[in-house]
Amino acid sequence: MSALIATDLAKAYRRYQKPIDSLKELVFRRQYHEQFWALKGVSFRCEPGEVLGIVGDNGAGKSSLLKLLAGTMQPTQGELIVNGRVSAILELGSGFHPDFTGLENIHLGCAMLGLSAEQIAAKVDDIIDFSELADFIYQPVKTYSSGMFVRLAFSVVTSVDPDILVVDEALSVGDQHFQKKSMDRMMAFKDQGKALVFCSHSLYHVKELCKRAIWLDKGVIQAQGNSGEVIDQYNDHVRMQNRVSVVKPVQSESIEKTDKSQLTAYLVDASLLRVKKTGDDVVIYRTGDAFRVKVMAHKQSSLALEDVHIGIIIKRNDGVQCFGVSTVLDNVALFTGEDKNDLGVVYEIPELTLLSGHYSLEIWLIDTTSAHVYDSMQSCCEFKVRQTGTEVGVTYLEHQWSAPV
Ligand SMILES: Nc1ncnc2c1ncn2[C@@H]1O[C@H](COP(=O)(O)OP(=O)(O)OP(=O)(O)O)[C@@H](O)[C@H]1O
Repeated sequence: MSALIATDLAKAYRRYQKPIDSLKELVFRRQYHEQFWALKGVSFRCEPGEVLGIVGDNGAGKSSLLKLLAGTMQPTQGELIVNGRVSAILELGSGFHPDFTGLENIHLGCAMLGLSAEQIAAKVDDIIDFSELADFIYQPVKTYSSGMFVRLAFSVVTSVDPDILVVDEALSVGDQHFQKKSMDRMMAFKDQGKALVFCSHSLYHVKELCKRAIWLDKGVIQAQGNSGEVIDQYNDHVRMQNRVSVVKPVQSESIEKTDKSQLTAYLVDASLLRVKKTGDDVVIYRTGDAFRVKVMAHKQSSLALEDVHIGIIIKRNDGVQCFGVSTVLDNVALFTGEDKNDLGVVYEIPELTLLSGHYSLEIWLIDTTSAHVYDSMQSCCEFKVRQTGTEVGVTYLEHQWSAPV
């Protein structure tokens, strides 16, 4: 039996232009708000013993979804089936009364989570121990630092033996020692067959901790499934948003000309070779696959073959130049076809060591000095790479570990 089954969940908020508008709505019984859908058509399942990650940009709807799962907010549409007791750490200190001491808040929090007075009494010492708040437990929580808040909140919600634990970013606030301790407790929950929903901006943690993940974008699910694949897709999107605009080098002849035959030399075509067909609109390689591109060009007969070269740059979608090389640098001549002015070359990387990302090629038709550009193609031969491991960076570098001497 699934721990959580969400079917077509949707949440709409009322948005008012001015705070007074909500009052005017009450008094004049007219609508002064716009309806804003923070979540739409969200469907997924979370199984016992599974850690489900939630990622997305600011405002994507993550907190709204967690509040629905925690039961602190009701969906506007759709159905949510929750099999078991849910315990959640949402916004910092939510559910705590600022004027009450830590100890009073433990009683309040546990009671709200459905524990009887006897059950609370049996757990209080463990909760205080785990929180490591010692004598601070007798101080009002409004005097607590954010780290102390999280320690108390985490200790309370995990002490009630929930079947489903919902954890928002909160843990990033505690110190390293407590982060490790709470992470261990979460993993122990998972091992006991409990379900965990973990929302974080730390994609590394989501990839490492979660078996499955959901990427929310503007309130809808953009991708869900294996966490590695979902995070790779989300990373492609993040890099696209962060890309820097790159200034193009000055070219001596306008390549925007539609009539390329006027150019001394021009690129005819560039295509990725021997790629397996995928359902995706962009070709996908695995790290380590062979990579081949065929580039065709044409030159005027007045131009010597030795004075035409091809340069290729592999670029990630955030503008990072991953690798660039040219036939000039490698001292390779272009190949000619039946017509001696038809030129071509196949660029081959036997093992593509790039890590997950969304890439494209820049192809340059240049002279022997590499300074003169006859023609170029920007952002062509788009492709994606998916890695199997969780290494970070742009490319896989062969390496080894050994004992220090
Ligand atoms: N009470 C509310 N009234 C109106 N709009 C709201 C309300 N709460 C959230 N929203 C809007 O709903 C959208 C989703 O918000 P939500 O807080 O769920 O996103 P989020 O993914 O958690 O963002 P963040 O990562 O910044 O915390 C945002 O556009 C937000 O402005």
